[in-house]
Amino acid sequence: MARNTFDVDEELETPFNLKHLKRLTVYVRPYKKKMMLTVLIMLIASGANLIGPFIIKHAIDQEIPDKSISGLMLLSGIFLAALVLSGICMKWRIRMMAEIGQSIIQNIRKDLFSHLQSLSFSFYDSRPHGKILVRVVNYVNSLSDLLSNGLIQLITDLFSLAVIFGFMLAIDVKLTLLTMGGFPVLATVIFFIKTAQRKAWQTLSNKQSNMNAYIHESISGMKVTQAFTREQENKRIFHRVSTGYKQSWLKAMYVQFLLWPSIENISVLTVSVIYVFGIAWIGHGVTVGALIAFIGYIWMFWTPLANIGNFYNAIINAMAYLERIFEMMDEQPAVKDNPDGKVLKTIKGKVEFESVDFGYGEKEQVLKNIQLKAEPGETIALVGATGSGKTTIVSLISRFYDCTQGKIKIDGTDIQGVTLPSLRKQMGVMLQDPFIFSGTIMENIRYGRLDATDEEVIEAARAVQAHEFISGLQHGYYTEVNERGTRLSTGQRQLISFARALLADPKILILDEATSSIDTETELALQKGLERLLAGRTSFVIAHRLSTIQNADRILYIDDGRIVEEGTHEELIEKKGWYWKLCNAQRLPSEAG
Ligand SMILES: Nc1ncnc2c1ncn2[C@@H]1O[C@H](COP(=O)(O)OP(=O)(O)OP(=O)(O)O)[C@@H](O)[C@H]1O
Repeated sequence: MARNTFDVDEELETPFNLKHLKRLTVYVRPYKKKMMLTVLIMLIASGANLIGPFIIKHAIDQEIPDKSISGLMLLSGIFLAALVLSGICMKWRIRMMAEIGQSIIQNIRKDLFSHLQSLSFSFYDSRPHGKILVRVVNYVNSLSDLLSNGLIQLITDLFSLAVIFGFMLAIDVKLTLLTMGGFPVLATVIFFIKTAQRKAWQTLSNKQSNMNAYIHESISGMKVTQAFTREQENKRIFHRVSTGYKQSWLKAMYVQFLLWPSIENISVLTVSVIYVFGIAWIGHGVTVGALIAFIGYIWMFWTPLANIGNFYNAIINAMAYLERIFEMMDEQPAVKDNPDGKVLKTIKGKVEFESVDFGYGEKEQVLKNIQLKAEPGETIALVGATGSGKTTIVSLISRFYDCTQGKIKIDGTDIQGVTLPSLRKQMGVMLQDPFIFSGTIMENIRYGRLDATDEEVIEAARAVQAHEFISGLQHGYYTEVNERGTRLSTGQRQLISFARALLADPKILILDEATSSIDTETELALQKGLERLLAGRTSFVIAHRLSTIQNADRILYIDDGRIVEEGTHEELIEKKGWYWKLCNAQRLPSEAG
């Protein structure tokens, strides 16, 4: 399941089945009444349209031979009224369809978005975000026409076909039977085109997804691209990706447009045959007016048929999108609430790891037999080499991932047995990547506790030494920042997300490299405030800069997914083991003497 690159086509995990179409009706059902009303109006419109050839027949065969001007005037009047009625109905239909189509799309997108929010970290680890985006935006859009216009058009066309067929039968049975001879030819053509079309649209949706993923990745990494002058190489890659998209588009269009000319050709052929036989039969039960009206109906007959063919096309194309939309909706969160999970009551903050093993994939084991006990209010520091497993350990406490073996308990309760919101609400997590959302600084700090007052926000900012720099900004706390906080320095972003974690007033605080980009002076000031802030909270602090964790109650040294050393700063220095070596390595040459 190699998904995590822009140039690997996604594989569908479940083949398409008709249940997907059925499932779609859930979204259509709320608009049933409006749709039925529109169908009714469409039926009136198509009835009004279809009366035309019949009026012509009547005019040619009766009113003209009778030289009845008043009769002809009356027929013209009816004809005109029918056209006006049809025009009004069409206008109504366009308005209704736009409204229904967009409402359905909005509902599908709403469900997708809320489902996305329930999916675990592992889902986002394994997919380029551009590929997720394309499903929520483009694929859902492409269903719009099918769901609104397509369905109504189908019903109207079926009705038109029945009415036309009735008119044709009423005019001449023999000519009608002759016309139906085109059907088997059409069915054969559709059968052959169908499979090729489905495949072509699946490839197209893959290539579209790949292109989107590459564009998304390129925009996110634009600064690195420019810093390393990779523009030419990226242009080359983009050309390759977009050529793949273009080619698959052309192929899909080529296959799709095979159907329409086929229907056209069959209809022209049928009309020719009817002319030949019709003219031969004039005087033998067929009148000139009847032949002209009949030909009129044949042209009309193939139009709804072609529309139905197009609807069929649209379904086949939409299947390629539907499969992916429902695949994402069916994706089960790797971490989810236990059906009989209990609400975790207000905790004291005791955290225990009992023989915990964990791996991101099935094969690789990242954490091995982690045993750990943190008493309420204790500060535990985690140190160790890059990639040794520190972030992974703290990620398990919030259940961003579930451990593969062992148990993690908070106040003696297994965290897998409690509801996720009740667990996460009591944690303050500051991730390694301090993400800033678009909006004001005030909104960013308040992100995890919407009911916090402005004063509480400012107090949290003061505590983490962020108040000074925020006050210095043009609009203070109401300064607008961009997504990812591009207008702020990394250290400033860290301070804001630090304040955000604190404002939530958690019993357990997780700080992953919280101060790595903050200057030493601010950090020293922060340390003083921190001691007060960490009091009464169990905290897990990950830091590469050892000066920040020396006062921790306990320091754990992590190596290759194991806790290899544990103790206070003094105890570990005394021990002259891993931690001691790390401290020595961090000493400046002058200090080291
Ligand atoms: N989302 C992920 N999917 C797969 N493997 C991962 C993922 N995150 C981390 N790893 C792997 O797990 C191991 C431990 O990573 P982790 O981030 O816990 O290390 P760390 O000690 O926090 O490192 P650092 O000090 O660089 O932050 C690494 O080998 C890493 O490659």
